[in-house]
Amino acid sequence: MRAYWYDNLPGDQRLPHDSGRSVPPSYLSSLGILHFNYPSLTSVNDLASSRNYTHRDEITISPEKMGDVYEEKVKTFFHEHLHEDEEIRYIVEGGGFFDVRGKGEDGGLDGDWIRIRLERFDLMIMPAGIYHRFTTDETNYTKAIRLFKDEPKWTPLNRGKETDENGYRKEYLKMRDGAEAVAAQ
Ligand SMILES: CSCCC(=O)C(=O)O
Ligand SMILES: [Fe+2]
Repeated sequence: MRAYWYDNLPGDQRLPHDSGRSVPPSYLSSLGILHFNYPSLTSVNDLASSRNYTHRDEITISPEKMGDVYEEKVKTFFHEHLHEDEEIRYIVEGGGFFDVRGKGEDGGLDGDWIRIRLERFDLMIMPAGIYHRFTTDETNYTKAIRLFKDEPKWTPLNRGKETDENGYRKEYLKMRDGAEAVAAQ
C-alpha cells in the first residue's frame, strides 16, 4: 500500500497519477480508513468474523474475465460515489487504485483526491459515507474479495446534491471532523 496526492493531470485513469507528495498513514486514519497486510486468508476470516461480516464474493476485474463490459465497468467504478455501509476489500491478485477525498482546506468539506495503491494481500476498510472511486492499473487486472454483512450487493450512490445530504454522509463528516477537533485540543 502506498498513498499519495493525485496529480490531477489529464491522462488515462489507470496511470499512477503520482504527484510525488505522499500521504502518511496517520492522515488516512484521520479519514477513518484502515489498512492491513494479510498474507494469509486466516487473518481475513478473523477480521470478517470480528466485524460480523458473514458474506463475501470474489471479483476479477479484467478484460479476459469481463469481456466487452470491462471498459464500461472500469468507468462505473471510477465515478465518484459513496456507500451506506463500510467497504472492505482484500486484494488477492494484481492491484488497483482507490481514490478517496482528503479534507478540504480552510474547513471546506471535501478536498483533493488521495490515491491509494493496493496490491496483493492488502486489505482496506473504508468508512460508510466517504466519497471515493476505484480503478484498475495499467495491467488491467484486479482480483479482490469483497466482504459483506448480508447478501453480496454493491450499491454505489453517485455524488450529487442528494448524497451531500445523505445521513450516512453527515455521520461520516461528524466522525471525521469531530475526531480532528478532539486531536487538535
Ligand atoms: C476492487 S472492488 C471494485 C470497486 C468497488 O467495489 C467500489 O468502488 O466500491
Ligand atoms: Fe465503492
